[in-house]
Amino acid sequence: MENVQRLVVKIGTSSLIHPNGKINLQAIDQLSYTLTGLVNEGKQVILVSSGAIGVGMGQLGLTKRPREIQAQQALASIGQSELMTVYQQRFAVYGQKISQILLTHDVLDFPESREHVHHTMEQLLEWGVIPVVNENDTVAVDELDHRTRFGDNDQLSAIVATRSNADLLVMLSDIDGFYTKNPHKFADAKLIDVLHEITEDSVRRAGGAGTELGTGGMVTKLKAAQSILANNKMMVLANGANPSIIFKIMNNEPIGTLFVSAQKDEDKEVI
Ligand SMILES: Nc1ncnc2c1ncn2[C@@H]1O[C@H](COP(=O)(O)OP(=O)(O)O)[C@@H](O)[C@H]1O
Ligand SMILES: N[C@@H](CCC(=O)OP(=O)(O)O)C(=O)O
Repeated sequence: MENVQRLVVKIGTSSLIHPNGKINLQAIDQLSYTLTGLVNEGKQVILVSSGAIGVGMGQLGLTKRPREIQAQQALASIGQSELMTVYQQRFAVYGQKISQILLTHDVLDFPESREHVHHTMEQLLEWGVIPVVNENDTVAVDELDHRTRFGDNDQLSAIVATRSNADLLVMLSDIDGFYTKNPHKFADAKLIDVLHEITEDSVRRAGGAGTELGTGGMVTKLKAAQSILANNKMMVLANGANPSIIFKIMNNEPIGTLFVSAQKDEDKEVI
């Protein structure tokens, strides 16, 4: 981890919102403190944050995610600006500048707009700013040819990490890592500490989302890990209840599940 210079941190809705629908200010505060600490150490950090729909639901006092697309998109529109206000306030306490980047699939498919995103991102990182990335939920819809949706932020974070050539993706969720089976259903599930490849067996062990607010569950996290491994980068899946856990990860403490190619792992042992 000492060689990690650029990292992407993804935080899921379940780590940002309490089960009662209120924003988890402690998690956001710790995240701001931790990511600012990493920037102050000279690292470049990109945050991929979910939570727009969840925060929007909290603002309107809804406890069940509506099924209608237009309601979800309107909630994201309410929640995204509130979420950014909270991030802005919390990061400002630590003197850290942040920015907002909202993406859709077609923006990254189209070479010219992809270039613009790339240059903007590089400029922000060079200035020591933390870009806060989310899907542009209000315009993102499922289409066949003209793709606009990423589907979920697990995959968005993997795309951002590979496109920005980040060394590490830290994925913060409401669970300690990837288990042999869903620990919310099976008491004998065991934490897997290192995984070198995503096999059919791993996919069989992954289940869906754990809460009303979570979307992809473990399946989309494994898909993200698969594209990270294909690009010979690393991913750590860890519990976001206390985001300062990232300091421990950067300190090489055995936290969560590390996804790393067998080759990279061997190199580490030689060093
Ligand atoms: N094999 C597994 N190991 C760990 N968690 C699993 C597994 N299979 C399914 N899950 C579920 O995936 C959930 C995490 O995904 P999700 O609810 O989408 O969170 P997030 O909002 O952080 O993206 C866990 O809380 C758990 O219920
Ligand atoms: N763009 C959506 C996030 C969708 C999503 O992937 O959520 P999660 O499974 O909590 O990471 C939002 O901000 O609500």
